[in-house]
Amino acid sequence: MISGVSVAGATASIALKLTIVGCPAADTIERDVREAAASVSGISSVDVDVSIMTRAERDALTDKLRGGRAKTVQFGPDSLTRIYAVTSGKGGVGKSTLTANLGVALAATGLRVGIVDADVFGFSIPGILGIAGATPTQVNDMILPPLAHDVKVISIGMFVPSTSSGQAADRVVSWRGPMLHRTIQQFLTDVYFGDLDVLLLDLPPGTGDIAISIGQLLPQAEIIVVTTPQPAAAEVAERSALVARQTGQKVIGVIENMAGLAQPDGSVLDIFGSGGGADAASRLSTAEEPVSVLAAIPISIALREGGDAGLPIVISHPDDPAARAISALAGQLAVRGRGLAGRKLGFTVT
Ligand SMILES: Nc1ncnc2c1ncn2[C@@H]1O[C@H](COP(=O)(O)OP(=O)(O)OP(=O)(O)O)[C@@H](O)[C@H]1O
Repeated sequence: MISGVSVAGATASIALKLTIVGCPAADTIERDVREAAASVSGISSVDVDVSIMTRAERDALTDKLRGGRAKTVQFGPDSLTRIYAVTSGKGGVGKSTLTANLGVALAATGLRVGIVDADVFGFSIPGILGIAGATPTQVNDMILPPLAHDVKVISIGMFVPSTSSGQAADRVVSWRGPMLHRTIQQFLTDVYFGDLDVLLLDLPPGTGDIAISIGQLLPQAEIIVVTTPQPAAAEVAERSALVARQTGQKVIGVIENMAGLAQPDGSVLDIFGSGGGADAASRLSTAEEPVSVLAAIPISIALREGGDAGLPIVISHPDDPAARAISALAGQLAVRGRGLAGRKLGFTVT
């Protein structure tokens, strides 16, 4: 996007080409360019000349970003990106809160991370990451996702028309199977994620259409199930994992969220009971596919407040017990290799 840089004395002149007229990120990009140029030693003033790319320049940009690859679903069988689909049996168990914080914690370890918020009825990832209202930039037929804490984020909520109050309209409720499938397919095809180390998918709770679409579009996705410690919640969570398994995906583990609340006297109050995560994991385990409890995340007021304020606690309160548990989980996932599911092995049978 930088078409020219010249320096005369202590003044840097920079020609910046935005992709489209009315680019939603124009101010941010111009400010970032100014700051970057001003940080160079010897530069005391910066002139930025902002113009708009021509059609040919836009085409060249999208070709370059696509790296010569045909327009197709990214993260195909040969992709090295590890894909974790986070699911739950029912809503409100903290799936989105954990996915968002996990993404930020993974990015903080230096990995390239993307999040697809596919929770149609409860899309909340942008709000939790502090980018509510952010819209992706469209360049030709390529969609550039907003960035939050170094995580590329795309959400169904970014494409739903807003009401006058700024809330996403209830139109989304009418989206059923084929429409949802096309939307997820479009996210995976048109959104420019670049080379990612990890892609997290926030699935809607339950055993719905999206889970089945993900099974078809991303058979190598591995499933992480979130449940509260309550036995009844764990049973429902188990069902959503079983649907994912029926579509050929591997269930790798369970996160028990809203585990015991630490009391000032050092004791732990199990508001939602205990043991649900371990129960779900043991019932989902098979001889070929052992499922473990990946993490137990305690109830945390800071985690809830961070979600409301758009400040992930893995950054704002890294010492909070919930933040520590999420970061430890990120550390575990960061070193896992990409499984062989869906990947072509380089030999043939003769
Ligand atoms: N460990 C926790 N301690 C305290 N509050 C939590 C915890 N985890 C999540 N919450 C809070 O619980 C509420 C529900 O969380 P969240 O929206 O992430 O759930 P969800 O499973 O994604 O729900 P849905 O799928 O219906 O969107 C939020 O207010 C969130 O801040």
